[in-house]
Amino acid sequence: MFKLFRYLKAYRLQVMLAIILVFLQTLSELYLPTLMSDIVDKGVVNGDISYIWKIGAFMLLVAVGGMLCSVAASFFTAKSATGFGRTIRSKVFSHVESLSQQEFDKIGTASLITRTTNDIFQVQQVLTIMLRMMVMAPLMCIGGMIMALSRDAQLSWVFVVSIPILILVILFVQSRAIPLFRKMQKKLDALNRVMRENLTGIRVIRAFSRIAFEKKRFEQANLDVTNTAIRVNKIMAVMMPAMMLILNFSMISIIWFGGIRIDHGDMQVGDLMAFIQYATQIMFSFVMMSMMFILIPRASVSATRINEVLKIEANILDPESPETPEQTIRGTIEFQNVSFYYENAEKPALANISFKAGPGEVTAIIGGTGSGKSTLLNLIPRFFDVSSGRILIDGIDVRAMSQVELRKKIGFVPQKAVLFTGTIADNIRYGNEHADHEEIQHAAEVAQAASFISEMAEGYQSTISQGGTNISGGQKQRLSIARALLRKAEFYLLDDSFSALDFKTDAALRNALKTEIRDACLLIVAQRVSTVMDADRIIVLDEGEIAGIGTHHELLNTCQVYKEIVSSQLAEEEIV
Ligand SMILES: Nc1ncnc2c1ncn2[C@@H]1O[C@H](COP(=O)(O)OP(=O)(O)OP(=O)(O)O)[C@@H](O)[C@H]1O
Repeated sequence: MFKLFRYLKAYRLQVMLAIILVFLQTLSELYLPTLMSDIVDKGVVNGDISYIWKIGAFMLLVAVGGMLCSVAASFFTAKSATGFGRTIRSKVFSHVESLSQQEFDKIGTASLITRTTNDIFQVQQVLTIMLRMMVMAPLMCIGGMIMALSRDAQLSWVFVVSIPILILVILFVQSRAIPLFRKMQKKLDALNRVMRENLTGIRVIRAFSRIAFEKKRFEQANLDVTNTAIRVNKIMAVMMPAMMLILNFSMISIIWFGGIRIDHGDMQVGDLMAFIQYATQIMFSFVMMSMMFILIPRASVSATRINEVLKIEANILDPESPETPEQTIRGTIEFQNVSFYYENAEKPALANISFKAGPGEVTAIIGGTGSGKSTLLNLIPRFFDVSSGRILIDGIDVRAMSQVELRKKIGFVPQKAVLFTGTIADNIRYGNEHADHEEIQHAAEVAQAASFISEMAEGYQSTISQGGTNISGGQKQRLSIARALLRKAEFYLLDDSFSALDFKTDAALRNALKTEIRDACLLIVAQRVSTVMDADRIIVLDEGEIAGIGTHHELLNTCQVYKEIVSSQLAEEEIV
């Protein structure tokens, strides 16, 4: 957990102020019983009213001062702890943003969400408590002991018995509770996972009438969290009464033996009253320390989980001195013997892929499901890095360019259209934040989206709901194409982006694209032969390897895999 405290640096001043204020508050609390004892022994016993008024007023002053320190300390601890939480959340968020898909998958989305929210909140909460107790508990314990000893050394043997018992109780509770805290965070991860899957897959769940099953799955995860929380709380619930019992027994012993000592004239009443208060403070300081001993390991479970995320090193990095392609070469891409393995995969997803494409050319990639089409496209913007071979963009290895520069050249349309909450115009503008309304409209027209947008009540200002659930799959695809077009990129990578379009729209879109992006290099992944037939070059993938490259006609004569795909989709008379 202490590793995370480096993020507290920015709040140094607030932390220092909080510590000083808690220190002053504790001193005031330690001083009050002495003043009270003086009032009793010197004022009440001697009947000195003016002394009682004087010390009483002073006590009030000390108490008010302590209270003000406490309020101000709360303010500064809250300020630094919430700021600390905010800083870590941003750090984790921006770190996760820099990770590649493979690193992202190591932890999983659900766990990443728990770590960024709940775990950080746990650490933040403990910091709030720690900033107060870290100073108050030891100071109160040591100060209280000194003060108690100064009042009556002989009565202090009560502590020799009660404190070791207290420590044993704390150790017992700690040994039981900490493993459960660890379990608790894991169970929360599981609950989040079920929740996420249910929310994103709600339509599938309904379509397959799996609501009862999913309910049961959620109930199970929910019950798991509840049961663990109950077990933790049961243990924690034992702690307080056990401590109070020890405290009360100590008080009885102090009053009992103190009474005997007063009876023998070895101690004054005021001293006994002060002693009782110091004993209470000492015991409470142990309660505070025990809370810290429980909360710190609990937070350190969360801190470890946060550090695990921060520790993952992004393996897709910018080179130290990035190269920029010459302005004269634009829109050329070359795969040189590229192979790629997913982590822990035995077989390569792509093997020995070589091809070249230039500006103004349309390269289509076709193949069965799982043949590596999406993987091939994903290697270009460096969502993954090649395992061997090279990908050259305008003559430069993609790994030698800065990621921002590389991605600026690319208009990417993912297989699963992703839209963000906001208006249609906002979503298209995502491709180029400086685009004006005319450009947005033009991109939508080319992407064959303009007609359905104009039919919507508020046109370009219509709101897209979270995840784009209020428009159809084909409409989503067209909007994501419009978004990519707005980039005016050198390369357009369209991953199965026509799959949800009807044949007429598909053809119209391809025609419009041809004229719109005349100088760009277009790579289209498609399942339909009709989509790829007109391409300058068709790459046929089969189990990660190139089964054939050529035009439609060339491949019909040379590539068996292509012929099979074609004959499965087109009628005899269409195959020309
Ligand atoms: N993140 C991943 N981790 C491990 N293996 C993966 C991952 N993504 C894809 N694969 C595997 O790599 C191979 C190629 O996948 P890819 O998604 O590139 O195929 P595809 O041709 O685009 O398929 P589809 O047409 O169904 O989209 C498949 O065998 C797939 O199981």
